[in-house]
Amino acid sequence: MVTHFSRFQHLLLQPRLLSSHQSRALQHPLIRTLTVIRSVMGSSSSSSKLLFRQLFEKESSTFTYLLADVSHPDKPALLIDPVDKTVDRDLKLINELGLKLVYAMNTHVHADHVTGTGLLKTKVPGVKSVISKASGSKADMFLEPGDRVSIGDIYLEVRATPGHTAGCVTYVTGEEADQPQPRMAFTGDAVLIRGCGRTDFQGGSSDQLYESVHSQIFTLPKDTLIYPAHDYKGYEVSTVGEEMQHNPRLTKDKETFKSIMSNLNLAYPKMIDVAVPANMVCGLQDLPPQANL
Ligand SMILES: N[C@@H](CCC(=O)N[C@@H](CSS)C(=O)NCC(=O)O)C(=O)O
Ligand SMILES: [Fe+2]
Repeated sequence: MVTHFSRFQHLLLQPRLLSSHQSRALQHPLIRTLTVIRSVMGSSSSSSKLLFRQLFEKESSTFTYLLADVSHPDKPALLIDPVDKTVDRDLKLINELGLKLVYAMNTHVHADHVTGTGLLKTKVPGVKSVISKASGSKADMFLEPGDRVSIGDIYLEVRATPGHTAGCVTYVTGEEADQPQPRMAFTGDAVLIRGCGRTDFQGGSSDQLYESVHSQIFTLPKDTLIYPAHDYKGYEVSTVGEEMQHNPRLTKDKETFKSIMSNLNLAYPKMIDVAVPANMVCGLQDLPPQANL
């Protein structure tokens, strides 16, 4: 029986490369059993490592993401796009779960809310603020395309996705089998679910955003989960394949996309004049540790 399986075993290691003939071969009941065993093993080895929470700040409709490697003795954790107003909620959760916050990261210099990274640094000694070098913002760590940010055995890879702002990046979980599967892409405001970030300030460019999304995000496996920085429509998560098929802006050709983006006629974010200068110094970057705020 083992010999019988061995003809197909390589298919189980490369599930995204299947032809229709190979897919049919995997429908054999014995093969299906093996597939299930592999996926159970795969999910227990990868997802049991990762603790993941999606958190929401309702005034700015911002998502904050908490990721931790709970298989590591320290349970190291990071936050993506924390908001100043919800820092205490986030820290309560981190403490309740016994995690050690290591990184407070941003996908870009936000225009609609003040980042929580500065406050987090004052409340949790040792936390490092992280942003792209291209953002021009102040922080403890500056990222460039291809860099990796690790917590325990889990890592995020940095992809440059400018266009909404000049320094926007997308953080993507690793592709190896020991990393969480399916992959997860934290797209900031580059891709929103069924939408995308505006391109009319902070060095925005619709031409550049289109190129960024098509070269850096839509080239990821179709089952990659999309977790954006905002949602205004009641969505929580999408996939690369779903957005490639149904995104009303990004499915168009580039010229149509540019025309859509130059006719959005959106009001400027209410907090832009406060948020951008504050976020250029990572919120409250220079406050001393554990200041009484
Ligand atoms: N009404 C909000 C701001 C809404 C807004 O402009 N959102 C940005 C992302 S935050 S920089 C955006 O890119 N929106 C795209 C869209 O299609 O809505 C406020 O006043 O704060
Ligand atoms: Fe933004």
